Amino acid sequence: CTDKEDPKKGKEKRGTSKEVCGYPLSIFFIVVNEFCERFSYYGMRAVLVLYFKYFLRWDDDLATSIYHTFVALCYLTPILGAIVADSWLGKFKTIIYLSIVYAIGQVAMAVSAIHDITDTDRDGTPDNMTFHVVLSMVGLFLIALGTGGIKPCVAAFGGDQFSDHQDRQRRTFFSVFYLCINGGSLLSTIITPILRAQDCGIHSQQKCYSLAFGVPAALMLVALVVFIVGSGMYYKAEPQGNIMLDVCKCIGFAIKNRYRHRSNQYPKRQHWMDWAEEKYDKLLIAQIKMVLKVLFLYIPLPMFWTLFDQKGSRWTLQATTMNGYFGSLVIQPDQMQTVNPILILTLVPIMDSVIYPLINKCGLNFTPLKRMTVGMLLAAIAFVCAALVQIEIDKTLPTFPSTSQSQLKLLNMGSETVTIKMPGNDPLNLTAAQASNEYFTFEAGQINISVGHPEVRNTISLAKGQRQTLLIPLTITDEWLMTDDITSKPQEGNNAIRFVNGMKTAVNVSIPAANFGLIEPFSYSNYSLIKNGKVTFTLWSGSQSCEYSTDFGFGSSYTFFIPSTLVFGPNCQESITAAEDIKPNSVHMALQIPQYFFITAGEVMFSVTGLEFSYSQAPSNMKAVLQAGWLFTVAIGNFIVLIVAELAKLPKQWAEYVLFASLLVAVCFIFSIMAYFYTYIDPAEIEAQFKKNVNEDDEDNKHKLQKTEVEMNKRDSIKCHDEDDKDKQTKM
Ligand SMILES: CC(C)C[C@H](N)C(=O)N1CCC[C@H]1C(=O)O
Repeated sequence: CTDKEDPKKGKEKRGTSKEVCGYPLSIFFIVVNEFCERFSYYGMRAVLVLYFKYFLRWDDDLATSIYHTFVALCYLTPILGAIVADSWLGKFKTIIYLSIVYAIGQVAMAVSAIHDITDTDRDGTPDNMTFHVVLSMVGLFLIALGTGGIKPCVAAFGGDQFSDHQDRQRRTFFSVFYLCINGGSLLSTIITPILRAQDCGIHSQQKCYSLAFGVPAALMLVALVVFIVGSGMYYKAEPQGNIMLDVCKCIGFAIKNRYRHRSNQYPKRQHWMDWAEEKYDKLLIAQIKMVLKVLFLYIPLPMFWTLFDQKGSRWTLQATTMNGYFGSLVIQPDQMQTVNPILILTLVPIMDSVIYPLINKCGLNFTPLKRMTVGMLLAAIAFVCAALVQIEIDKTLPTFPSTSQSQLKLLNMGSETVTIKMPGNDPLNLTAAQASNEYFTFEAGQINISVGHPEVRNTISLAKGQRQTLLIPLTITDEWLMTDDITSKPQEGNNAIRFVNGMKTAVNVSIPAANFGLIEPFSYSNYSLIKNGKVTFTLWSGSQSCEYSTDFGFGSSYTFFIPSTLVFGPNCQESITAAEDIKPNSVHMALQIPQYFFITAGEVMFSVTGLEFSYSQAPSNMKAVLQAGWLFTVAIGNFIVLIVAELAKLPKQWAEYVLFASLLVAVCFIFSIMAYFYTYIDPAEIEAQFKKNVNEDDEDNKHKLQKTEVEMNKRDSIKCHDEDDKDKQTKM
């Protein structure tokens, strides 16, 4: 608990909070509140798309667009919360009121997910979907208002608890604050999907979305209670009137006044805001200048979030083309995202207690803006890593036929070896029930194939741009059958499976999750998508059955062949053969860890620093507003992802990653130039100076002001006459 204080700074204590190791006790309640609130927000968000899809029965497009609109709204509403806090209610009351709105929203979501409410016929599905849709939309709107509205206030309110001399402690607070955000989000994104997977209900058991939303609602209530419990200890800065209105009027006046005095005869002023001096307080003008300077610096920042937010989209899609087996543990593609909060929990303490002090010891002045610049560069490196991983993945992907090509595989359904001759290829021997390992590629639309001895010749038509399998029958003089095979990797790490029945009787194939249906003799089933892991198929022919088990990885496609020689019994493991049409993903998901490491290290340098920077550089009456400005960069970043995803349709995914990395490096270069010209300020000191000057020169100022105003009016009236004359001249 040692503290090197700045002796020049005032040491008056803020609030009535006790101090522990130099930290006000009140911040304990604030960080616990943040932990619970982020648990509530991220927990609810983790199951939201699934709720839209499986409970409200929306299609993928509608579910995704409503989800993104909600997320964007959550980062736009901070502006509203900040204005209310800084201009009207103060941060404390704003947090309380908006937390209540937030908790009501979460409860509305939990209630909207109780299917029994409208399930009058008790069949397990809601009968009045409109009720559930309306209630959940109202709930989401209230949540967006609440979570966004309180977010800038809580961070700024936490910062307010420190006295001016506690810079170091305040910096640590922002790090702990960030740890709580990520601790809460990590826990909830693990817990709520588990809750959702439970079955619950009064009349019928369904997936328990009400519990998955109910627990976040409870956590929001806990957040509110914890915040209220700390009430007596907080330092509560009073709002100083309708500051945002004053700011807008002052900026408007400065612009108008500058325009009115655009002629060269008026002496230039140092800053365009100085043109408001005639009417507005110098302190307010100085405060607006501080805010504008920081907001200007924020212009390039959304680009960082544009890259950061692709963890949830592009990187998760990349993970679906990878192998998620970590020993006996299977990691699903979307679970890789939890690497980010896990790394935050380890990197924040390491940065704060090892890296930054070490850099300081080396005599380098690692200022906040330098940290943010390095953070952006690390994010760009993360995208270069993502591109390298993508190149590795691309190497393992099958080569699908171009639009002018056709690909053909062969499966011998007979019980004897056959020799197959195709144009441009060596003769191919296939033993009983064997399929060719690879697809053969042909440019021609028709090819002649001869099979067996004595040869049976056939001309077969191939479909352009397609993959097909030729099923060679038991008796080769019988009709030859062609199947249409899939020509892309199965989505989301699923496996595409089908069965070919070589028996003389129909066979039914099923697994608990899917039924392949009745497969007629010498025929094949449609593809079914199944998840990774061990699967046991049950085959039925009349009253006879047998079981066949196999393990699946991620993203493969198989054709299972049921031979004519199959003997039904408890086990048909040895008889069924599997043709691997598309290999399972082989590039391991662990290869994504470096890109997660770099983006998270970048986030720690960029976001934790940015949060503290936004607080420390904001005037006392606009702390929440600047926090909202910071969060606005996150919202814009989200929008850019949506736009770029539509526009930048590069043929190769790795090229898109490189494009994003290059864009961020370019933006980072611009930001570093802007940062070079930025001078750090101590708003408290500047404000104190102004107040002191105002008190001393109060009388004097009043006189000067009145005099200036009289002179201004005189000048204006002369100018008006001049302009009238000019007008007259041109008109004449
Ligand atoms: C996406 C993670 C669960 C959380 C992330 N590391 C994070 O802390 N944030 C992303 C946007 C800003 C910040 C937050 O406040 O949630």
